[in-house]
Amino acid sequence: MASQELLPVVVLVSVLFTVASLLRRWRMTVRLPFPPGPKPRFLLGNFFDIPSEQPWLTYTEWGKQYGDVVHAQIFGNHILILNSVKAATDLLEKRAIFYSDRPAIPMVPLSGGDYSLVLMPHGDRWREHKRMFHQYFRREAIPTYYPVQLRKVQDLLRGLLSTPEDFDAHVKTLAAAIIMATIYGYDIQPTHDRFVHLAEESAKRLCRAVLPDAFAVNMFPFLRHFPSWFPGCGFHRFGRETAKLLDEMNNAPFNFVRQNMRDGVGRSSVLSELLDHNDTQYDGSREREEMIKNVAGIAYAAAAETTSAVLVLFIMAMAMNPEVMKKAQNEIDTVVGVGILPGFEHRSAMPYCEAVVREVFRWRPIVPLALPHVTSEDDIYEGYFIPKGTTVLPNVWAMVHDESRYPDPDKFNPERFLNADGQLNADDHILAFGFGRRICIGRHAADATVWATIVSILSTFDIKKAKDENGNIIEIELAFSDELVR
Ligand code: HEM
Repeated sequence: MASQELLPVVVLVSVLFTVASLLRRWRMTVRLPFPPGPKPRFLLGNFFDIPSEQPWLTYTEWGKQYGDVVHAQIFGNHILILNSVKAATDLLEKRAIFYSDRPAIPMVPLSGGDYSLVLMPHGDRWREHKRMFHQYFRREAIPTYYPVQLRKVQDLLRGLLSTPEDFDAHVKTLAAAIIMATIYGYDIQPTHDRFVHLAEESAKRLCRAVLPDAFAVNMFPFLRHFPSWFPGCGFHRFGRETAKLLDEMNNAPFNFVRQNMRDGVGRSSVLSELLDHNDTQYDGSREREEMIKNVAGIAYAAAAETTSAVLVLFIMAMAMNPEVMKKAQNEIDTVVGVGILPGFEHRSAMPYCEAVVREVFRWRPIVPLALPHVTSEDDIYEGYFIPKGTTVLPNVWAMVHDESRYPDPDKFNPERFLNADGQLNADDHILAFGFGRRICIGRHAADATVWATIVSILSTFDIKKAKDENGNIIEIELAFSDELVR
């Protein structure tokens, strides 16, 4: 009886609720405009307004014209560009619950890359992979890797001493060596290492596969249903070859660690611990083993290129700014002592060096648009409508070039991170690591590697611009590649 009396109330509430949500949706879609942005053309949208090279510069100009949040469209797909830290914080962090998806890029599954945590949709599978990753790469876990990091940095110093002109190859080897030793307990060969070769090749191919304009299928997903012999469908072959390589990249070092564990040899590593844990607690289930293999595999792809690119920038910054280098070296000599290599115990006593590290990350962000996020719900921001499925690009370049925050932004100036008393200021958010739930999971490991390398090089070397055969100084031109990591 009571439930019959309640029935009209329940019906009324349901009707009101439905009407309210329909109204909300109507208000959003019909009444509210998209954020401002360049005028889209019929069907094509802003396809021809977005350059394939250095699009972040165009986005930064748009920011000056239209504001912090810019809307564009390509073939009916919505793109939102966030040009300020405030907008990125408001949306990617405070509303992370529906700003944390990744774009569905057709070439990713075709290339076997859908296992990758970096590209995975936001959901339970991503959460489980992230939890596993986080266990070994959270801030508190990083000191475990200090000995490996310092050992590999010493190898780098020896390499720089013998062939300083090959500095870029040496820092590449360093980044690969640290991540391989951490994840697999494996010491790479200085050149032609089989695991590094596999990892580099597959990472390079995967980075190419995700570029929107690298393959027609990324723009026109229906093409994936066409056979590989159809004109313009060569992407199928590229995908198959990449998938094979990725599989090999994941399996080869995994089997190496597995075999070492069976033989009772080899060093402890993230992978050996995960497998140990897996065998005792999860009965070594196939699914979980696959996940472990993938988490280990993706770490290399995410870590090596990024870390080495930051270190190359540091070397260039020092060659271009000898007065900064001198100041940092003086601080190291005072705190650590001459002829002694710095250790992590010295870190907090060297604010100027810390400011150099922050400035290296700020000066030239190596992933200027971080990675795209995608909205999983309709949203309204500052009176503008942002539809579900919008690709959101945090324009880190614009944020670190914001004159109100970083005056004279092209200048390499660590002092911008210091107070008048020479101590660090509160600006410790390294924007180059991205935002919200999808923020770089390896950032604490990367930060430790970058710090240790920077202070170790500064304590042992002077960095200068090279000279040509006539003794004239060769000026440095900072060129950006059109790959994912600049
Ligand atoms: C200087 C070095 C590095 C830089 C600049 C960097 C930068 C980034 C950026 C911009 C993102 C995307 C963030 C976003 O979507 O908002 C990211 C994601 C990621 N990074 Fe890094 N990274 C670095 C090193 C590393 C290292 C050393 C590891 C692993 C040990 C790593 C693992 C990852 C992973 C797994 C993700 C995906 C997170 C997700 O999608 O949930 N990164 N990184």
